[in-house]
Amino acid sequence: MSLLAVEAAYRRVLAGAEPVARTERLPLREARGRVLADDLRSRRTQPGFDASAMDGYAVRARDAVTGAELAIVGEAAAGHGWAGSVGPGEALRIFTGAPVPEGADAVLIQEDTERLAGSARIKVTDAATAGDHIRRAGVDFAEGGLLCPAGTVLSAGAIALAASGDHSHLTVRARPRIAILATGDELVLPGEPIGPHQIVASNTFGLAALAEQSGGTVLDCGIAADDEAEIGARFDEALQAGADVFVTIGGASVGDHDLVGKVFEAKGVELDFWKVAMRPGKPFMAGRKGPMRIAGLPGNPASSLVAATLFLAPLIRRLSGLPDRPLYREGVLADAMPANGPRANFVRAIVAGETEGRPRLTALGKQDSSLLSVYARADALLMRPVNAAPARAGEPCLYVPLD
Ligand SMILES: Nc1nc2c(c(=O)[nH]1)N[C@H]1C(S)=C(S)[C@@H](COP(=O)(O)OP(=O)(O)OC[C@H]3O[C@@H](n4cnc5c(N)ncnc54)[C@H](O)[C@@H]3O)O[C@H]1N2
Ligand code: MOO
Repeated sequence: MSLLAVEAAYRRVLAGAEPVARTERLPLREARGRVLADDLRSRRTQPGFDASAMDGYAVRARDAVTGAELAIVGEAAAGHGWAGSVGPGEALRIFTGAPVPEGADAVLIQEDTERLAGSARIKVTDAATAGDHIRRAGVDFAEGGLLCPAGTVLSAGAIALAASGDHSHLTVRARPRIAILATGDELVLPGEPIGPHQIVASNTFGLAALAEQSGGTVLDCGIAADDEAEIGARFDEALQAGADVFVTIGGASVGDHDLVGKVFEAKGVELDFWKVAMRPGKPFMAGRKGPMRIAGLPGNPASSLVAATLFLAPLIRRLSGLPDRPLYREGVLADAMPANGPRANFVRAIVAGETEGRPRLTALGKQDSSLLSVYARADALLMRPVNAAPARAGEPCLYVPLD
């Protein structure tokens, strides 16, 4: 099988991927960052009454001319309206959020009045105009009106709006279920006893974080030995559990113990592609088995995280109903870069400072695909295109942010 270009692999992974159809109903406090499943309409009008926007006096604007004296007839505070009607020559003491009484058509802020000593009267020092400082009923939204369309990602503002529209719960898209299986006889979990030729399985944890950050929920399938029957059993379990994506780690290359491709074949997976023209992350597999998508990641830690960042995270975002992001952003090179070979090189890099408004990228020193100490320091993958000529410092480049 020949190597597929990164951009083509990205398009093929996303082709036909739709948000999962399942929904769930959540209390507002749990809805942050989730995607609204249906149009959200208001259950009330806001404000439900004409409300004062300031502390002062509710008046008839035609009476509240500069120099006029007005009699204070009562008081209205937020939550406590005043039942009467403001008549000629009268003013109602009013506070922010209180309902504007009948008869009044303006609120005079208290800074534009003088309280006359020893009497329940004020003098107007700056005239009012009709409509001043009144928030009309329904100025924010009306009962039955659209608050947020389906597909809205629930931000702090959207959640506050939903609360104001009197919704205690929201129907959101369910998170896609991402099953993650690590493979390899050499792997043990962090904290478990470890043999002399074993290593700690790290990839599951990084990938689970990435999957959750992208809107998914993780089904941890643990570690399978390099054994076709065992990998196959975990595959069946994931399918039965209704996984939307089955992610494998390791065993994706060509060695005698790289069994994942064989298991996929035996299970009738329709393989879309295997191997992408990129470094690290070349032995990436994509396919599907019925409703379950398959992402076979390479075992090397940086390889699995790079391939997952480029292909798996955008897929999970799409299945979650989150908006697509562009594959690359534009930056500039902080330093000269050597020529590149036939695989796009995703160089672990740091974004520091800007040149002419574009982020400046500095490649980190060591780039071996086993190095998590380097990967963890990086905040971007600087993309060196296939067969790129040497580049000078200050030249434009493309990169993928790591957040
Ligand atoms: N003859 C060839 N050999 C290799 C090729 C090739 O084209 N021809 N490709 C190389 C490339 S590129 C990569 S990337 C790796 C990927 O190999 P696999 O996906 O088969 O991964 P494994 O062999 O299972 O493991 C590689 C490496 O990663 C460690 N590993 C595996 N799983 C985990 C985990 N969950 N957490 C942490 N580390 C893990 C494993 O112990 C190995 O050290 O193949 C090259 N070989
Ligand atoms: O593609 Mo491998 O991921 O070069 O190390």
